Amino acid sequence: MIEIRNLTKEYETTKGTVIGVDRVSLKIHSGEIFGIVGYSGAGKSSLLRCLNLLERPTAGQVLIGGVDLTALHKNQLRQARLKIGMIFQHFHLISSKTVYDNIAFSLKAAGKSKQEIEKKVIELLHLVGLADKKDVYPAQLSGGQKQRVGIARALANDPSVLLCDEATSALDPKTTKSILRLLKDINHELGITIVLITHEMEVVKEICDRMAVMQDGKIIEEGPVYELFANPREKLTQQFIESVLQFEIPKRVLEHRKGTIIKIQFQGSIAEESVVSDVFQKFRVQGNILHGKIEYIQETPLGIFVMELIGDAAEVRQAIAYITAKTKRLEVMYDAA
Ligand SMILES: Nc1ncnc2c1ncn2[C@@H]1O[C@H](COP(=O)(O)OP(=O)(O)OP(=O)(O)O)[C@@H](O)[C@H]1O
Repeated sequence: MIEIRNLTKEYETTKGTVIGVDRVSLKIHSGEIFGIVGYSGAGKSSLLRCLNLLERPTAGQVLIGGVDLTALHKNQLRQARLKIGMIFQHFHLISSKTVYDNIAFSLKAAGKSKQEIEKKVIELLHLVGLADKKDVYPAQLSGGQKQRVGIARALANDPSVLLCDEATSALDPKTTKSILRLLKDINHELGITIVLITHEMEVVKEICDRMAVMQDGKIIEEGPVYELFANPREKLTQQFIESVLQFEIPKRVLEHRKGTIIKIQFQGSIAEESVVSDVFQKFRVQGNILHGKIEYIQETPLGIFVMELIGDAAEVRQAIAYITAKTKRLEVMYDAA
């Protein structure tokens, strides 16, 4: 487990002290994929870089597997860092070294023998799907392939933790998906705890188990990803969620409606049930679907529908009561009655 205790990171600048991280406490469980989201300047990089002491916290502690990194001496810290891999937005590969040598680099630094290094590098190249690229230079690789090398390099010393600093932000959507898939597979197969920072909610939705939202150096909300998507408390979390679940119904469409307009949220298995079609059988109402979307978050559905219900006022009320009872999430956007 990673435990962050009351961590603060301040930067001294010519214009005074800037607070990057403000008294953050957080527990990240072993084997989970934990996402930290926030806008630019929220403090995500500062916090992530404090996890392997790339930045030394001004105050507070970072415990990994019960060991307080902030209390370690130089040599002990170097050893501990071998067990914390890191990947970066712009890959940070050594351009003058081949793919093989980029991955071998940290193994050499860890004092491994030539045979051990070769065995490990070949194994890692297979893991990240680059077995045929071992002798090429980074400039000859696509962004996605470079990040695969970055991942292989980060895994070279069998870390228990992998830190990902906006690892897919420089990649196109298709490549992003394949890198996220790879990270998820690595998490499953090797049991590595992954902590990632991102400003993209899609990334969190795709692979994270739990997440935290950062603003002004503080964690303002945290929890299981599905929970935060389904019931965001904070305004900023709602904004991030909307970036995934967003929809807009043109004003013109709404203006010409005769019926009552409702917004329904289906959570979990209820999204797979026939609540909407039941309504048309049970009550004398007609309905038009104005918007419908189901997102799968960690394979659990979260659906949002906007519907117009047309019919006798009493029937519409009963239909609304029925859907409310079933879904517990219904908002009347426009009441025709
Ligand atoms: N080396 C530094 N010196 C001075 N101020 C810094 C330094 N690094 C970060 N900061 C400040 O700390 C705050 C948090 O920055 P940080 O880079 O951690 O945020 P972020 O959420 O990762 O944003 P981004 O995604 O843009 O990198 C900002 O106000 C930033 O200006």
